[in-house]
Amino acid sequence: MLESVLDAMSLGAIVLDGQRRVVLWNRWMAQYSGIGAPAAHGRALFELLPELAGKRLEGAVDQALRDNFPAVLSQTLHKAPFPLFLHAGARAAGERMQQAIAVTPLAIGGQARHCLIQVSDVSVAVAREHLLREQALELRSQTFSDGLTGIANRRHFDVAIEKEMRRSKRAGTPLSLLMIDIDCFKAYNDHYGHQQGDDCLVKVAAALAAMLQRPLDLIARYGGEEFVVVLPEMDAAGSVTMAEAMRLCITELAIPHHNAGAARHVTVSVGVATQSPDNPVEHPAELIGAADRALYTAKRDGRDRVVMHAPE
Ligand SMILES: Nc1nc2c(ncn2[C@@H]2O[C@H](COP(=O)(O)OP(=O)(O)OP(=O)(O)O)[C@@H](O)[C@H]2O)c(=O)[nH]1
Repeated sequence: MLESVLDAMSLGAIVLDGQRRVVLWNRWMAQYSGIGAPAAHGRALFELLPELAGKRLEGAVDQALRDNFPAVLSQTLHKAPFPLFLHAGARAAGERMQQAIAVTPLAIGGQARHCLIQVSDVSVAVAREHLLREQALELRSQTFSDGLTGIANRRHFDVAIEKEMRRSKRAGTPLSLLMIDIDCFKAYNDHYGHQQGDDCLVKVAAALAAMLQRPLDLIARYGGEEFVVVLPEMDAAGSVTMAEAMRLCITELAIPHHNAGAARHVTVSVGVATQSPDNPVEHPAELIGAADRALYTAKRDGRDRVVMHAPE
């Protein structure tokens, strides 16, 4: 009955005697290793499977037989010690079953200590864990990116600006902020439709994002047709040059816009504010407010232009 139970188990069971010879090799082991019980019985395990010699499993077996210590092999360090394959295709491709292994000393009356090696298939659990990790990464990236344009979203910006302002204060370096707003976008939507409005937002976002060169520069969608750019270590003069280049880049996209006033294509207005090391601001809201006021001035003065915030 015991043998039937061992053969019915969906788990590998190997028993070794004091000489490390196989005295039990259940059906599960035969099925996935391709080595039948008759071929295994009586053989020293580390001769039967020489690739296991000198590895962690051999140490665990010796520890069990000699010192009476059980061991569990870490799944992350020892993913697939035994050459076990779930099916012929996996064997041909060399894809081993992922294994969890436990080695337990066995006291057998009147004989040298034996040990039991239990092998379980954790392939499904490992695959599920891998999938969950990928999904978590995907969710994390969705949490911080804008669904339409794929650039960073407002939440991402809020975190980044806090961090960059602190960093710039610590390092005594400047930090600039650009607020960029598409001109007459309501009229664009009204004339071309919301779908084409969305396409326009995607194109403008991609063009602006492509202009950023340094790893810490960040562009985010701040609101509907408004974008914000964080430029660490960039002073006022540099940020105005950058803002001007971005404005020009959108003009050069030449996206037709027949209701945009004088221009016959999509344009943007840009407000710029800089935190300089000798005049740091207390809170991100102050820098954002300054860039926003400059943007308002740019709109008021006729749009399609860059305005630098003038300190009061
Ligand atoms: N297609 C589309 N339109 C949007 C989206 N978000 C905001 N908008 C539109 O953007 C327009 C913004 O209009 P306003 O704030 O009046 O500004 P404006 O027409 O651009 O005028 P100025 O900024 O003064 O040049 C509104 O009509 C919004 O419906 C979006 O995700 N997709």
